[in-house]
Amino acid sequence: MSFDIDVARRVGEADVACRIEGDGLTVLFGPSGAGKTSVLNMVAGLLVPDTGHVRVGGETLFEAAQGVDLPPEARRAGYVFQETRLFPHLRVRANLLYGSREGAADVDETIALLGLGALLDRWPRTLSGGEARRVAIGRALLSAPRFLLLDEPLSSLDRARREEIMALIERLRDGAGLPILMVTHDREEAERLGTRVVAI
Ligand SMILES: Nc1ncnc2c1ncn2[C@@H]1O[C@H](COP(=O)(O)OP(=O)(O)OP(=O)(O)O)[C@@H](O)[C@H]1O
Repeated sequence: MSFDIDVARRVGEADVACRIEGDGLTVLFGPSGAGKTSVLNMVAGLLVPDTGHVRVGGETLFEAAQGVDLPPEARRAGYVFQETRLFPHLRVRANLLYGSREGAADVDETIALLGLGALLDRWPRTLSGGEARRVAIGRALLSAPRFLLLDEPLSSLDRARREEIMALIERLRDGAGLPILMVTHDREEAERLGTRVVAI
């Protein structure tokens, strides 16, 4: 499965444009305000591009010229937002299972992979930043996504947690066969994790 993305849109005062082709993990790398989150939102179906197309695994999710614009739920992105956006009124277990689908990764395996076993009965407000990220990644994986969008999944984590989540992303990149689009502005992360790096 691979991405074939070519999108452009004016966002406020900025002209945001991006082309991505290929499988594995694509890093979107660039300074604050360059439009990285806007690109993820265009791929997810949360922001409509002015021009271009979004194809994943040969399927067209958006095509300006043909008027194709699948809604976000039909695109099936596993989107891990920068601020995680866990549901505050649901415990970790219910957050993980929210939107879970037939054909997704196995629930128990995902909980083990992400080290979430001890957190299942906790409320999101009691989680550390790294724990909340892991729950958000688990929730995305359990929705049987067609592709993953990761918005700065390593920011504001301490060294040990960062290392842990980097290793997890490497496992997903090498094992799951899902195309991944990940935003960072850290060069070391980009070089270590990216199958390719797209500057924006
Ligand atoms: N709703 C909006 N109205 C006006 N301008 C906006 C809006 N949303 C974003 N922008 C502007 O569009 C540009 C791209 O924003 P975006 O959040 O995509 O950048 P980014 O590269 O993800 O930044 P960061 O690394 O700081 O998260 C920025 O200049 C931002 O100020």
